[in-house]
Amino acid sequence: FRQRQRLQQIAARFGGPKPHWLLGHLPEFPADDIPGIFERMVQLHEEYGQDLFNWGLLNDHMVIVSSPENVEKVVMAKQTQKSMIYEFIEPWLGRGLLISAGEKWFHRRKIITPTFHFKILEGFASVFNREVSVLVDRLSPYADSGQEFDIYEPISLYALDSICETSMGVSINAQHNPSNQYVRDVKRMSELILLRIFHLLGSFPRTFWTLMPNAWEQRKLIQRLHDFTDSVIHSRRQQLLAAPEQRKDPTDEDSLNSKKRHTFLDLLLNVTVDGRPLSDADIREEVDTFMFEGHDTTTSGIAFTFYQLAKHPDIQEKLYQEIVDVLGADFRTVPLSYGTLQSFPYLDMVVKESLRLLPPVSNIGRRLVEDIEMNGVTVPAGTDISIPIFVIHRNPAVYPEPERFVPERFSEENTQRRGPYDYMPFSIGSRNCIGQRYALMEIKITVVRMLAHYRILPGSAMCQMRLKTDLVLRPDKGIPIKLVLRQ
Ligand code: HEM
Repeated sequence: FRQRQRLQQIAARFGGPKPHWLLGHLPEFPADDIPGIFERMVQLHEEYGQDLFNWGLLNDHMVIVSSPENVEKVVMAKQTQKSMIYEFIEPWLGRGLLISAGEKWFHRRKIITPTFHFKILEGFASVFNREVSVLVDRLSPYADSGQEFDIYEPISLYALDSICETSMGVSINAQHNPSNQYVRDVKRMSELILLRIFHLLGSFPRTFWTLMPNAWEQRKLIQRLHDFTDSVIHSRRQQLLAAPEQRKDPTDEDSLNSKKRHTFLDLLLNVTVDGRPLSDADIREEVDTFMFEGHDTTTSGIAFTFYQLAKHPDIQEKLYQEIVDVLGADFRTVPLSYGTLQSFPYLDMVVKESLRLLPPVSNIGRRLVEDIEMNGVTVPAGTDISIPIFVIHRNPAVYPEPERFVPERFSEENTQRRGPYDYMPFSIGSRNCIGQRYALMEIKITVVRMLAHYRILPGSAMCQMRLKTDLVLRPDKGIPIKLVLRQ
């Protein structure tokens, strides 16, 4: 009762509907409609303002902030921890970079940051060029037949092939072999995590892991996923032992200047911390984190950009013209590089606007490590905070007519008018996305290559697309489009 009173004093400074005494705001959300839960959450901000207090069962609660002053306080806090929802992916990813905190996170981030040196990314461009050609070929029957199809699925196989190759140096051929066990397991894990988030017992780990069939299935999948990563790590370790000349730090000057492509795994295998190499378990949690963070996010980023281009044929044509103008006569085949992509200002604006309206990571969560003052009241350490990036990006005071797709919002002049916390698809501060440049390169190469070959048209149900989100924002029932071969 006393805790309830204290919480009520905090809640009074935030927006939100009147809670049920026992169930809090749970009755606000439709129980059997996952996209409906996301839609209601967004609507609550329209009705009750930027910062909300969300009650769960009894005293369970969460503070949701989207006002720039409070977002800044949370993302710039000196010490940070992730909120409860991240625990749902921990059995798979371990305490890798996404979830870890404190000293461990700091050391790992320092080791891993050089892997995203632009010269290393340049080496990855050849993987994207090759894999996107496979994608373009695989989609040609749809252009020939004019048949409508869901673009999300083929993009996700393409993104999986790309991340496996760039992070582990392994080709799993998901595009040619979608029934590959690893591919099926990664996809099923994402589904099971989503189901757990919306299950009433999901937040009670002991009950969940003992009683729920979802948990029994997860255990099996996680074992297989770990076995796969372990076997890749083991065989690459053996290769490096057998060929010591390859055991060079991929981020030193010589390696960066050599033509050889380095994977993220090579870096982790060669690094030492206090003179000791990382263990296989340490490496596995980082590789698995990259597999998770590096394919679902980019899949949504690419697929949502196609969705916008299908809806806006004039913008699509303008972008096509830029592609032809910049790349010249060989625009369909010339290899794209990190460097080339810097010459596409309109593409840059289109991608940024797409990440504004449909940010692949639509929410991030933190657990406060220290008390923070917000809206004139102290929010105590231990409170879970959610930052709805999706809502921040639709603030009408910053983005007039926020629902409209207007790439020019990201001209240099317009960008300068906005504050740092008005646009954050990759988050901000020390825990921002380490893969940001990788992601943008992959999205841009895919868009350029696809548009060079095809005109993208909306499928019949495309405009009714609804969204759902676990840790990644996705279309509830795919993105139906049609393709027309460009002559
Ligand atoms: C469009 C694609 C992507 C988007 C929108 C995105 C967005 C984000 C966001 C918002 C965060 C902060 C998460 C949080 O605070 O909990 C994050 C973190 C992270 N992202 Fe990405 N991401 C993308 C692609 C990638 C890729 C391709 C990789 C790896 C190759 C990657 C690796 C990571 C990692 C490891 C973290 C944790 C960083 C840390 O805490 O130090 N992301 N990402």
